[in-house]
Amino acid sequence: MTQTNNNMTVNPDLAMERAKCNFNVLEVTHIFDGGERNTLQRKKIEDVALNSGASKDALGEEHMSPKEKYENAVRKSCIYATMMKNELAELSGLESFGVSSPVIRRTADAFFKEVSPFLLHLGMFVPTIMGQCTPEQQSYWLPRALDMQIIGTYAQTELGHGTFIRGLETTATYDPETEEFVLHSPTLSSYKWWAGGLGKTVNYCIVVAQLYTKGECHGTHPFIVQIRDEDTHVPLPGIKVGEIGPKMGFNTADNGFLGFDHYRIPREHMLMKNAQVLKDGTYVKVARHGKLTYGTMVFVRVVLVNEVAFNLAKASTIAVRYSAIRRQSKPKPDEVEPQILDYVTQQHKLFIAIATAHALQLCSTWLWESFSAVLAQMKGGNTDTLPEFHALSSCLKAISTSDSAHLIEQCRHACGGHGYMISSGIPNLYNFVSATRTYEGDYTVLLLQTARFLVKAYEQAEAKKPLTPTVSYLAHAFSGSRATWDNSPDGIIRSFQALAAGKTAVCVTNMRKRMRAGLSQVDAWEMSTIQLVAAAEAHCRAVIADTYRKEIVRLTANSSPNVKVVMDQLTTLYLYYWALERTGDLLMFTSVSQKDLVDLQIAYEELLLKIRPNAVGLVDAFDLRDELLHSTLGSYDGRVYERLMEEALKSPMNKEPVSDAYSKYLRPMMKGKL
Ligand SMILES: CC(C)(COP(=O)(O)OP(=O)(O)OC[C@H]1O[C@@H](n2cnc3c(N)ncnc32)[C@H](O)[C@@H]1OP(=O)(O)O)[C@@H](O)C(=O)NCCC(=O)NCCSC(=O)CCCC(=O)O
Ligand SMILES: Cc1cc2nc3c(=O)[nH]c(=O)nc-3n(C[C@H](O)[C@H](O)[C@H](O)COP(=O)(O)OP(=O)(O)OC[C@H]3O[C@@H](n4cnc5c(N)ncnc54)[C@H](O)[C@@H]3O)c2cc1C
Repeated sequence: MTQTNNNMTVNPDLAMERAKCNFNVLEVTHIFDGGERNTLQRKKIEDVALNSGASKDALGEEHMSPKEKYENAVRKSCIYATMMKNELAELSGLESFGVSSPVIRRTADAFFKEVSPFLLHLGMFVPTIMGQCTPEQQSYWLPRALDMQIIGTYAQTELGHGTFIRGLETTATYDPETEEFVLHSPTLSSYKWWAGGLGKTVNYCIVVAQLYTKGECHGTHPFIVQIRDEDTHVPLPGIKVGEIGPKMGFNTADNGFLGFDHYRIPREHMLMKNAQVLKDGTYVKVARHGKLTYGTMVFVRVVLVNEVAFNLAKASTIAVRYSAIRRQSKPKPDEVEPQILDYVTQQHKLFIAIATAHALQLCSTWLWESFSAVLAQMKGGNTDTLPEFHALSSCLKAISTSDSAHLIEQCRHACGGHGYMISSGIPNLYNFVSATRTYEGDYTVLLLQTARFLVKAYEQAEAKKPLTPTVSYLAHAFSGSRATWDNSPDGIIRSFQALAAGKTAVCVTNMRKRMRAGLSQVDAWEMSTIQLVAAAEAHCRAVIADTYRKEIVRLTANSSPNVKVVMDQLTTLYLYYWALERTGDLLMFTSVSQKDLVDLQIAYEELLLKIRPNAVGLVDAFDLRDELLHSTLGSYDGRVYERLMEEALKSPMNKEPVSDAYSKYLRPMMKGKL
């Protein structure tokens, strides 16, 4: 594995772990990256972006004031953006993932311990221009945006509404006299709130507003809006903009608020790919599907699955390496204290994090390919596959972000007290990933979107109508008997599908019962939402398990024998783990017996021991350079205690032998003079 410093001294426990690893680490890196070519390309990009040292801070970011932190983040965003335009553009193969190339995102993480104030520019502003503009609009805006002549964000959420987009209050009223839209914020709750980079950084944004023309409201539509002068950066008249204040994370992202006072923009600034307002104010719907204006959100949900997989890989790298060097307790009095990685409970906390990072990474690539296929069909005017894809991307976004946040927190627990240090890197990872569970569609809300689709699919299965691929298992839901338990990987996946089908059936039955008892359809649905969320979650777990398994079998077809074995162990671990997490459900919906579950628990524990010797090799295979990890606990060389002390000594509190607080408060209080 290439490291920046080839002459480093490695902690002996880590060196021993690496000597013990019995598979070819680089082969697994290739699997995680989606092929050797991608690994080589990624490494080239990382070398160019990181070897110059431009990503480093003179003073640790955590010791800066909020203003200094922000300015430092802008400084580095500008360096990174310039690198992207020059050295990285050709290397990055942007066409493979649109503008949000995961390699570019991954490398950018070396520059930012939190997030870049430009995150929304490439993450949502540019994708909206690409997805919602007519070709003429695109040819005007896209080059300026890609060249960073203008910087933008995506301002949809308001103080009063985030989830319920149809409830947004900002208005865009067309004035045919001047051929302009008048943007207005009629209430406090209509103020835009949250958009990243809006507070101080951007000069343009996508604004989602209720469109009025000829006295009629046509629902929410996107507009491109200049909010600051392109030269002085001063907010334009009619614009009230600012930063929303400190948050749990994202503190370098200058999330902002924005209000409009009858602010005028040219008619052409409505993004008109899916709907148009003609000069005389006539509204023309172009798109065949009513929800295409939600396209940027769908795109970001797809991207997020990849992003959280990457962040989980980081947390598990930190926690596994640390667990290999940390020794604690003495279960056998005559032996040295064991590495904490030898405790089976520790393996239980950590190996599922490694397996989940793999599962989500492979699912994200598969999801991206499905998305590309849906986009290609839509180009030809066919939107038939969109509902299934919306259901799929919604649940995968919800479950991947939620599982990753939970497992990153579990990695923190696995690092004991030191995991609580900002310098461990884990708190920042957690703060970032826990936000992804909320933004771009809250967890519960998105699972309920998937549940809508599941219930419809169930009704189709009941009527013996054809089903789309991801829900085809529902056809077996009407056999009348419980699914047969079998502890092979395929058997477990079938059981997960049986859980999803069984839970959906319970929801449908309960809703029908409630409606027969007099509840309206809306109320019957509402009363069933706890179970509907559970059904959508079960569906998503079945999809992840199935995809992970199939992809690993495919990707290891030509791998060396030991790589095949270790990859198979990880997928099996994933399946056992989730089966054991759902024993109650399995007892309800499959033929599993108490003995089967006791046996499964034993098989799981034995699997942990088999994976144990390869644990460090597995996280090394994520190939995360130290610059990306930002961690005292997780560096490749394992100099944990030295780094913790070095970081502690950087604290400004240690600059003076006696704090000013002594003479100001402590001394007077102790001398009774306060
Ligand atoms: C919850 C919904 C989906 C509800 O939308 P709605 O118009 O009220 O629809 P409904 O009545 O529930 O359903 C009607 C129908 O519309 C369908 N639908 C809904 N969304 C889509 C879609 N994207 N593609 C395709 N179809 C979609 C639904 O499945 C329904 O279909 P059906 O009637 O069942 O056949 C929507 O409002 C929504 O997406 N809310 C989440 C808001 C969100 O994601 N905001 C993101 C803001 S930007 C951000 O957070 C940036 C983060 C920073 C960063 O990325 O770094
Ligand atoms: C760090 C961060 C960055 C963000 N960046 C941006 C940005 O750049 N641009 C932008 O436009 N927005 C942004 N957002 C806003 C984000 O998209 C919203 O916060 C998110 O969509 C959730 O909406 P909400 O805040 O209205 O939550 P709410 O909908 O108010 O959720 C509160 C609770 O109500 C529940 N709930 C709501 N509706 C239902 C329902 N129908 N059924 C059951 N339960 C329900 C939810 O599950 C949740 O438990 C950002 C948010 C964060 C945290």
